[in-house]
Amino acid sequence: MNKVFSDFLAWTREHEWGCDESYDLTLSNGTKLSVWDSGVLEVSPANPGHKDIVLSCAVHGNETAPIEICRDIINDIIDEKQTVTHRTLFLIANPASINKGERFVEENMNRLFSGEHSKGSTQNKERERAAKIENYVERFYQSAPEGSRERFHYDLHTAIRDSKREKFAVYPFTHGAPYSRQQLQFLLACGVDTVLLNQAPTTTFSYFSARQFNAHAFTVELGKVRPFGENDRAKFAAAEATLRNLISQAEQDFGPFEPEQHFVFKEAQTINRTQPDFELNFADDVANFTSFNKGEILAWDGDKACYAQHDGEHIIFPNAKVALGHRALLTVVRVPTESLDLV
Ligand SMILES: O=C(O)CCC(=O)N[C@@H](CCC(=O)O)C(=O)O
Ligand SMILES: [Zn+2]
Repeated sequence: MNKVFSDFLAWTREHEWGCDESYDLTLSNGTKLSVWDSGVLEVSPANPGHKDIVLSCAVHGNETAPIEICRDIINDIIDEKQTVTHRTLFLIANPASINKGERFVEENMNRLFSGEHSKGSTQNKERERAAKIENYVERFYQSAPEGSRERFHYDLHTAIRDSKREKFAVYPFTHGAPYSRQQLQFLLACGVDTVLLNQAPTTTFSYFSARQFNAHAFTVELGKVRPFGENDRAKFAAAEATLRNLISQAEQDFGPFEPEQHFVFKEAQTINRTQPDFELNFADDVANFTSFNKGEILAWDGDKACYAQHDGEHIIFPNAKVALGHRALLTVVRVPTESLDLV
């Protein structure tokens, strides 16, 4: 078998910024596999179900657990051990950053979506790749069969720091649209009991799919960043099984919705680094979801103090080393699940 299909991840890593050739393979049950570029694999059943699903990993190259999960699902599809009922697009977003073993090569890809890749005079490979990825997602959703369909995108990540809540998802800003009860249940089945509600547009991949294509789209943080082979896959088993069920089962049944099982937080502040001398006012080993009280200093942006504005304000994704203008800290406050506008 061609290496494209015998080891899709290895072949992708050998073509780290893309490949102009396309490759096809038809499985014995008629499911068609089409490779559009390195890291870009469309799986199209002969009689597809009503869901169009995007599963992405390696937007950050050192977040290896999601890459291992996608690799294993893809290999099982090719070996005909994993059935696929719904059209699914796998995206290994930034193979060059996998090869480097780092979050990114030149620029954080997850700040380049919704056209951000083409703003200003900067050009680099990550910008080119983000633009191509946007096109692949558009092509995938737009080439779906006619009829009533549902779109999904789970952008799989792991976090730099320890977290007091191990698995959590970012729910992109909905512009006032209600939140999906079924999606909270899907995430819970993945072991993700915690959801952060963004309150404004972002330039992330998941916001792009949600906004442009009305997909149920999430950034899903499944654990902590570790090198290949050092992930405890048992901790990811529920997520992997639920993703496998998503692509293979006509419908997933999550039972009754139980609000108390979901821990929902709303964005309180996004603190950007605007000054070269940006400092966090807590130690490097302080975990995600550590809580601060109103008036406590969270960070120094130059000589401007950034304060917690609420009691019980939890810190997420603190990173003083981000590029100027980028988010250095997100803060969230708990909201009752019952207070959400759910559909
Ligand atoms: O642990 C960290 O500091 C970063 C983990 C990560 O890559 N998170 C995503 C979240 C994207 C979102 O807000 O939807 C990111 O920062 O890109
Ligand atoms: Zn990430």
